[in-house]
Amino acid sequence: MTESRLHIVADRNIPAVEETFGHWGTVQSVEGRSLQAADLEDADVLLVRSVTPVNEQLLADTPVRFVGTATAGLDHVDTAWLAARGIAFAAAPGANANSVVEYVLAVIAGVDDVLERLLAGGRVGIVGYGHVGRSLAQRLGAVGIASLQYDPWLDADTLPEPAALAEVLDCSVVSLHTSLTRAPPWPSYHLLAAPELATMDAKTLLINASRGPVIDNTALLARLQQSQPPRCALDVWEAEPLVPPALLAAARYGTAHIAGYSHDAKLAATRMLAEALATRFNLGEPGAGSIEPAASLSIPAELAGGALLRFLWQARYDLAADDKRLREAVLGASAADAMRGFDALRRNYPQRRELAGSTVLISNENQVALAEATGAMVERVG
Ligand SMILES: NC(=O)c1ccc[n+]([C@@H]2O[C@H](COP(=O)([O-])OP(=O)(O)OC[C@H]3O[C@@H](n4cnc5c(N)ncnc54)[C@H](O)[C@@H]3O)[C@@H](O)[C@H]2O)c1
Ligand SMILES: O=C(O)[C@H](O)[C@H](O)COP(=O)(O)O
Repeated sequence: MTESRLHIVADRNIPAVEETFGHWGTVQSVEGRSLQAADLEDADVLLVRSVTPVNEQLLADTPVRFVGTATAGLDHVDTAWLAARGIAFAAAPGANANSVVEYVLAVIAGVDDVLERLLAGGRVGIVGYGHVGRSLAQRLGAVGIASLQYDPWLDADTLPEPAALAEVLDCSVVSLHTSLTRAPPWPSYHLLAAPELATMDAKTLLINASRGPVIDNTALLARLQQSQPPRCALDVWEAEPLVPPALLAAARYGTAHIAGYSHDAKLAATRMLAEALATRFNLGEPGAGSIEPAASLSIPAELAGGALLRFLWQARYDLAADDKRLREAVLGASAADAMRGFDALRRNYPQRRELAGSTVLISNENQVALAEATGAMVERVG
């Protein structure tokens, strides 16, 4: 494979592909959800998102020699088949972990007095201690919020506070961050079904930003229609792009699988794939797909404690706006329009920047320690 001959087929929802990969050949943008083998007749490289199943059926009769997925999740990729065929593969582990964490923090800040209860000694139960789960535990711990973790695939001594699933589900906030697997002995498919959901009540805030099928959505809707239902924030749905209207109506927050969609995360994923391709085929440096620093954020001087944390966790990410857009697209729409609306929200997602690593302007010295604990970079002013 030489630079001048690369034909790169990429999901049009992966940003900065032309700038980053364009000098290695031609870039063709395609609709990922409807991609077929016929679209890949001349392709050397395929870049996908989670909506494209990558398997023998798609690739067997194509010349594709490298597949990159701009995602953390791999459940749409038959990695064993790719390896057996000698097709190189790369993903973007961790690229969007921070973005997902900031979605979770915005949920916590947005639901009732959950944040205050956590600061007063409540705990967050984290299910799945990979890139997102680890980052969430670290970000919570930095501001004084305790977490328990359940991840039976890992050695317990690699978890800060390992716990049984039942203990984790008993926390006031339960946040799901498992990969989607049906593999024994610990499949995450339908990890939360009727028996587990029955242990939760109105004191629980249940957050799913992992994969829809980790919760049995039929059982969840049934639980939400019973007394004392848990409060729910759902970013992922069992049969995307289908979002069951009744489930969305019953959720405190519902979003279109965009927890990982910060601008920072998307560009980081593109960069990771370009570096993997360059390494695999000795191509030299990727093109510049640089990211501008986010605009600085001024912090009102009177805020302290939970109010300051809530301000910071909501300042960069408008969760309520994402929730409103999904309800407008789904509730009252035909199923076909609702599914088109779901994909359109993801395709036209507004630019969102992350708090961690961005600059906050502070005039009140008493705010500095907590602001720094959120991962923001403090610039003293005034
Ligand atoms: N909503 C979004 O936009 C978004 C963005 C990024 C990632 N994700 C999804 O979030 C999940 C976590 O992402 P990540 O980057 O941390 O992935 P990761 O692969 O780094 O971590 C996943 C963890 O889940 C654990 N796990 C698997 N089965 C489990 C089970 N039955 N019980 C408990 N833990 C289990 C694994 O051992 C692993 O440590 C993935 O499903 C990913 O697809 C969603
Ligand atoms: O696994 C992930 O990384 C995310 O769920 C993924 O980024 C979701 O977005 P999609 O790839 O479907 O656009």
